[in-house]
Amino acid sequence: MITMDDIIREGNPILNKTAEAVPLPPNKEDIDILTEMLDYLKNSQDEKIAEQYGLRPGVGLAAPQIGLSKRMIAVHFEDFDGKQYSYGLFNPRIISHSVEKAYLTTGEGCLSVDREVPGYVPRYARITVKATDLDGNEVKLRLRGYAAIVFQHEIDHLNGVMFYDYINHENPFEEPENAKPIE
Ligand SMILES: O=C(O)C[C@@H](Cc1ccccc1)[C@H](O)SCc1ccccc1
Ligand code: NI
Repeated sequence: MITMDDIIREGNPILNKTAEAVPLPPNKEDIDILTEMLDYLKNSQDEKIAEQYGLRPGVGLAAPQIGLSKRMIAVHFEDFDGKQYSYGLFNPRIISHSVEKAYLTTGEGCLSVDREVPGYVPRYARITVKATDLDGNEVKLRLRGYAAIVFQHEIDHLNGVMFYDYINHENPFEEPENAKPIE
């Protein structure tokens, strides 16, 4: 199982690289790894397991965060309107996005960053993502709100981008232009 010992921390160059596309259809090795990534998220959200193995809770995980420069992400969370998202995705890509931006008023964190980095992280308010899921099927997801934020955070990891790259360090809590707050 994946534990915090497997999570790569900032400073490791793999987190700043563009990850390689995964050959499709996905082979058993990649399917097993992506399944383990999804299991990490489920385990990290189970109080007993998280406590037992010292897991930091996570709603998303990208392969570079476990040292693999491959375009694979896992997400497991419930959106603010109660919609469940639980996916292992190969080669996710944003095929369209809103002009309007959005940001979490709480700011963001990262399993690969062992420190608080305060500030608003402006992202697209709405995105459409295409990817291949764990069953090898092409999926098309129209996302908004918290779900759009999580997916952008994870897809950024595949492009070597960290959440704090977006923070306005002169004034971290300045209202981003044309952006709506997500409480
Ligand atoms: O490091 C990661 O990629 C996982 C992040 C994803 C994330 C952080 C902030 C905003 C959107 C996505 C972890 O989930 S950070 C820990 C966490 C746990 C529960 C809820 C929010 C953040
Ligand atoms: Ni992260």
